[in-house]
Parts: sequence; C-alpha cells; structure tokens
Amino acid sequence: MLYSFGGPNAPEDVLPFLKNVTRGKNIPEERLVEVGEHYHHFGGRSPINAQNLALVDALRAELARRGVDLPIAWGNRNWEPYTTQALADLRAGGARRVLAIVTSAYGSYSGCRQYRENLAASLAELADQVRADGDDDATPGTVLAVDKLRHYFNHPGFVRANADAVLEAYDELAEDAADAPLVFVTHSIPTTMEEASGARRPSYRTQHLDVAALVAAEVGRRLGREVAWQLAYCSRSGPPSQPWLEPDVNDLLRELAGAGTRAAVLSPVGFVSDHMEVAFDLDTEALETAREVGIRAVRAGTVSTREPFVAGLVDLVLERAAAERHEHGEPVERVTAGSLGAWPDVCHTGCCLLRAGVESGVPAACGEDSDPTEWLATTAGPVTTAGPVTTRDTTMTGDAR
Ligand SMILES: CC1=C(CCC(=O)O)c2cc3nc(cc4[nH]c(cc5[nH]c(cc1n2)c(C)c5CCC(=O)O)c(CCC(=O)O)c4C)C(CCC(=O)O)=C3C
Ligand SMILES: [Fe+2]
Repeated sequence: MLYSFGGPNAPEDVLPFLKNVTRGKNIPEERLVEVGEHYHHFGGRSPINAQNLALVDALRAELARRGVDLPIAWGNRNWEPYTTQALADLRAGGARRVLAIVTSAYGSYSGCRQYRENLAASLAELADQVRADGDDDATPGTVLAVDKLRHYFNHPGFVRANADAVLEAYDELAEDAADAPLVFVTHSIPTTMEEASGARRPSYRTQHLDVAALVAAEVGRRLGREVAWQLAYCSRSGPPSQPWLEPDVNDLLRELAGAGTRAAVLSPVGFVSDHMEVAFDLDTEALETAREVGIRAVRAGTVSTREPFVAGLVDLVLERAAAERHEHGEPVERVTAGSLGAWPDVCHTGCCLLRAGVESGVPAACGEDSDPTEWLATTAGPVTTAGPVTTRDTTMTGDAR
C-alpha cells in the first residue's frame, strides 16, 4: 500500500481537507485561511494525488519487470482514497499481510509516528467494519497484519534520483551554473519535534544534512567542481511564538543575494513528489523572492517517478520481504548511502514522539511500543538472528543502487 498524506482535488475539498489535517493541532485560524488560499490559487487541486497515482503505476511496472506479482493499493491519511478503504480493498482481494510504503522519506513525528498513529486508527476502523459484517472475532490486531517500510532518505536510489534532478537544474542554468550554490529545501518542523526526532535516532535535520552532503558530493563529482550547499526550510506554520527550524528559504535567498550570489539551484530534497509546498512555497513564493533579489534560481525536480527512486523502493520492498523470511535463514543486505545506517524496520520504543520525553498516549502501529494486545501479533517483531545480516554503505559511484 502506498501510504500518503492526501490532498484536495477540487475547491470544495479544501476546507474539509484542512480540517482533517489540523484536527487536534495548534494551528492559528489565519494560517488555515492562508494555506487554503494556496490551494485555491491552483483551482483547489493539489498536485500530490496525480503524483501518487503515477508512483503506483511506476511501482507496479517495476514489480512486474522483476516478476514480482503483488497487488498495490493507495491510501491517504487526510483525503480520499482513505487508508481504511485501501486496507479494506486489499483484504477483500485476499490480502492478509500488507507492507505500507510511506511517502515520507525522513523520520520525525510528522513523517513517521503520525502515519503510525493514523494507521492504528484505520486498523481499528477496519476491525469495526469486519465485525459489523458478522465476524465477531475481528480485532485491530487480527484483521490485517501491516508492516511499514523503513525510511529511505539514505537509500542510494533516493540520493541518486535527487542528484540526477539537481544536475538537470544546473544544465538549465547553463552559463550561470558556474559558481551557483545548491540550496536544499525541506519542510520546517517545530524545534521541539526536531529534538524529539533525535532522541534515539539521528534527528530529522541530521538526516537531511546527510542526504544533502551525499547529493552535493555526487553533483560536484559529475560537474567536476566543488558545489557549495546549504539546507533551508519552507512551509512554517504554528504560532509565531513557537520556534521552528530555520533558515526559511526566502530569508536565505535574500542573504545569498546580499553576499553577491546571482544564480542558485533549489533542490526540494524533503519532498518525494510535487506537493503543494513545492508548487506554492517554492515555485510561487521562493522563486518570486529570488527574482526580487536578483537571483536566477532553478528549482530541481522531485524524485517523483524517476527510475532510481522507483527501483530503490522496489529494492527496499524485496529487502523487507527477505528480512521477514530471515528467521528461515534468508540473508539480508541493508543497502544505505552515507554515514547514518539503515532506519529500523520496526520503530523502536519512543520513536518520533512529538515532544522530547512526552509520551503521546495515542496507539501507533508498526513499532515495538505498539500495544501488545492490539498490535504486536500483527506487526513484525524485531528481526531475529539466523543467517547473516550485512550493511553495505555505498558511496555514490556511477553504478550505485
Ligand atoms: C515534516 C512534514 C512533512 C513531510 C512528511 C510527509 O510527507 O508527510 C509534511 C508533508 C505534508 N504537509 C502537507 C500539508 C499540510 N501540512 C500542514 C501542517 C504541518 N505539516 C508539518 C510537517 C510536515 N508536513 C507540520 C509540523 C505541520 C504543523 C501541524 C502538525 O504538527 O502536524 C498543514 C496545515 C496547515 C499548515 O500548518 O501549513 C497542511 C495543509 C502535505 C500535503 C501537500 C499537498 O496537498 O500537496 C504534505 C505532503
Ligand atoms: Fe518512528
């Protein structure tokens, strides 16, 4: 199951979609109105849904190419098609165990635990439906087993696809490319969420810095020169009093212009496809800022359905299948790039809590801290020890994948 965020398809979807996203969250009303306008600026339609459909098609084609016969469904947390429906469809088709590919490359509350909490709620909803249909024994823990694919920010396929896209942007800059810096952009998060993401694993920001260094090195190698790079953020929300990760991409562009920069490449490395953040916050707002301050900026593409990314996801699906068969002696090779190592298959206790040291108290699927009575029977436990487990750190060589 491709498991994503969701987005509106029409003007009348915008408000109910925003209500779904912000339920129980401390987002000021003005911010909601403002973000609603971003969507209305594009006819009430986010690019994210068409992007996800294209990714499902690309995954299907890549699985078929490798002779792997698996059904794929698509489900969203915040808009149709909803996760519960996707799971119900898979179950009706005979599936009993599902692997969720989350369209969030990095781990943090927003990209990891939030998805796991919503998944637990969807499994509970599915169990209610199955009981209503007459199967009195259905529980969230037995109705369907769901595993979550490990975060893939440092998988070579993701890194390679980003590097390819950045090189195309430098090509487009042509004679202005010479000393144009590379500005990586991702979604800002509150600094409390950043700290919590780093409590037991490398933090959200650290994950991005690792990917950025790899992409910049690969781009520099292929351009034949050192590429200066920085990480910036977009799409800050929440009250102004609450600190979020900085610098904002617009502020950074102004600062670069002040220091004499006349051209730059923006790499939306935090987004796997063209979301509204990319269409509005980068292509509309940040490119406007760049024009204002006299910087010729080109926004690089997202990994979207690029071949190395799609093939990398399928590699990860097969890696996970091998890991689940590992107790029967199957070897597992965890391929990663960079220095941080593979994200765990099963989230550890306390993974990605919202605030450092504060338990959310909300059930979450696919983790060691998932409620044992409800979830442990259904999610894969930690991989036990038969057969070799190797980790291969690949540097970004020409044939890395
Ligand atoms: C880290 C991160 C990702 C990347 C990981 C992932 O991909 O999941 C992401 C993705 C997305 N965020 C999206 C949209 C929104 N995010 C919001 C709010 C927030 N996002 C946050 C963080 C993230 N968000 C945070 C900390 C908030 C504050 C509220 C909270 O603590 O959760 C709001 C409310 C208004 C506002 O506050 O801006 C909206 C509308 C869409 C859909 C876009 C489309 O339609 O194309 C996508 C893919
Ligand atoms: Fe997590």
